[in-house]
Amino acid sequence: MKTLLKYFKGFEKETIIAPLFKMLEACFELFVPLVTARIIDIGIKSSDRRYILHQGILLVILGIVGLICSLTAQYFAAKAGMGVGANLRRDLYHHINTLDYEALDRTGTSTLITRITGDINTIQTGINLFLRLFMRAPFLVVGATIMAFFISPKVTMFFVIALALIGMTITIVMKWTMPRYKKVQEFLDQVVLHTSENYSGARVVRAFAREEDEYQEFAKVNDQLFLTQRKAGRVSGLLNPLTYAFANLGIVVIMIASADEVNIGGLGQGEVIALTNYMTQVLLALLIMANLIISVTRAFSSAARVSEVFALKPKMVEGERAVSEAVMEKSEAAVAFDHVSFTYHGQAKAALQDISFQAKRGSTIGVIGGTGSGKTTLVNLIERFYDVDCGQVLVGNTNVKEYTYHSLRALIGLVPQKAVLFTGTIRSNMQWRKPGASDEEIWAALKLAQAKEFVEKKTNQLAERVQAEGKNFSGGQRQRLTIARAFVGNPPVVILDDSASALDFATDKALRQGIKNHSHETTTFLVSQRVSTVRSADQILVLDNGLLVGKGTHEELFSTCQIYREICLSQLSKEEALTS
Ligand SMILES: Nc1ncnc2c1ncn2[C@@H]1O[C@H](COP(=O)(O)OP(=O)(O)OP(=O)(O)O)[C@@H](O)[C@H]1O
Repeated sequence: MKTLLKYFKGFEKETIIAPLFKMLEACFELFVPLVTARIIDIGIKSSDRRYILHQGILLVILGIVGLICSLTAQYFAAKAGMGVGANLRRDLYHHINTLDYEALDRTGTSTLITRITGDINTIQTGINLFLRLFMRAPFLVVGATIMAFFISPKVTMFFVIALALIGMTITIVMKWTMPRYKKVQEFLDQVVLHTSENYSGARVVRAFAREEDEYQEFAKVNDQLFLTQRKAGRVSGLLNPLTYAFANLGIVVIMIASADEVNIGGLGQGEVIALTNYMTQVLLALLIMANLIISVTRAFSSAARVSEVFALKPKMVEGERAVSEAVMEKSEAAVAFDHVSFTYHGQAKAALQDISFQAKRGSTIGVIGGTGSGKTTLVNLIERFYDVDCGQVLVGNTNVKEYTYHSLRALIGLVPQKAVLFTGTIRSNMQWRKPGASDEEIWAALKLAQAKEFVEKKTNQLAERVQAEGKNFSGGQRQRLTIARAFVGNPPVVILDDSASALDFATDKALRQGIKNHSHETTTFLVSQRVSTVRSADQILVLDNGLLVGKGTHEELFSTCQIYREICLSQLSKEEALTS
């Protein structure tokens, strides 16, 4: 939590000015009942119109100055709240980007989104309210009591009793409702999680006709939220009537107690009105304080949730060496695995066990295996998305741990399983690997990825807009664009992780031919469950349950590796498998 305090740096002025001006406003407010009393006791009593006018003007001035103070406080409090919120959001976003995959896997994307949006908004509102009210409300309570004391110490006694009763009511109600409001926050999290999961997977939900089930699930969480909210709301709904009842009772007692004083001339009628006004001021201040405490508590729990994310530290330590393409040119093996084993966090079983192979520079490596056999995990280790538990992954003859992330990943063009594009244009998406890549380079990559033809048909060609997640392109088009993106700038290593699954057979074949002809310097990993995709690779790695059960060419493996043979025969006839 302490780490969040540093975000007030740069807003010291606002943090002081906002409460100060709110206090000034409260000071002016405290004089109002006193002036009103004087108008009644002096002006009206002696029918002194001039006096009434003067005091009336004083009231207006008090009101205007109070308003100016209030607006100033509002401005500075909002500035501090928004400023702290913006800086916090920026740093949290940056911090999340530095986290390794393991930390991201553990936390979950939805939670991270809620924390960077909802939680920071709550903190922002909390700061704004706190700066405006944390001094004003107690100041008004104490100030109004002192003012009342000056008018009549005897009547102030009843005033204090009513105050204690109101304070007690607020404390009891808050003690009961606060934990419920915390629960409300938790259920709200679940509603957000459910909604975001459901909407991001809307097409799948519809395709599987799961609308009703998803609706039921949502309704369940939503009902829990509603019931908890209602429970808390019912009790907190008592807050206002109960406190007003005590305040009004106090006013009645003050009136009765003051009556005798007025009769014997110890107290003016206006002073009695001033006392009741102070009572109302105190009541409002206490109610505001109760709301403030609720908002600040919420802000604290949000701050704790944000701090939790800041506390997540990447386990991986970034290396310092800058790997360059020259390093690759010198080494015979572009990528090598040396007895690599890896287990995902919290998993009992290793995803990869004792994997060793060498990918020669300029060669094509096919990676094949059933679902969950470890293919994606293997290529993720080349990019160092995770650190291996045993052994080492070498790129350009050097352990990937020694390189800076940026220089390592700049050498690799990755086409992930899920074709992800970003809002912008085709050109801006194509320039992700190589900022400022020329149109010529982009068209060459599009041609290789079999995407040139359909991009040429677009009205704006490279300037064609890409909507969020590339929704205005078909699945196959998106895949081809992500393949092209990986080839822009000719990286020495390209990884295609099952990224041609949405392509028809002819396009897939043309793509493989294009990759083969592309560059003799590019080492390409083709991850697939399709034999047709990997069969012409220079070396095929066969994975089964995290084990490397075969490596060699298609022909070698077909005759020596039982699992590869089974995969081939499940997709091709024996003749097809034997003829290239
Ligand atoms: N982020 C993760 N956290 C925990 N376990 C994981 C994670 N990703 C994958 N696994 C597990 O690791 C194993 C290998 O998964 P991987 O994604 O590498 O398989 P794959 O061969 O690429 O499968 P597919 O062809 O279906 O994509 C699987 O058992 C999977 O459940």
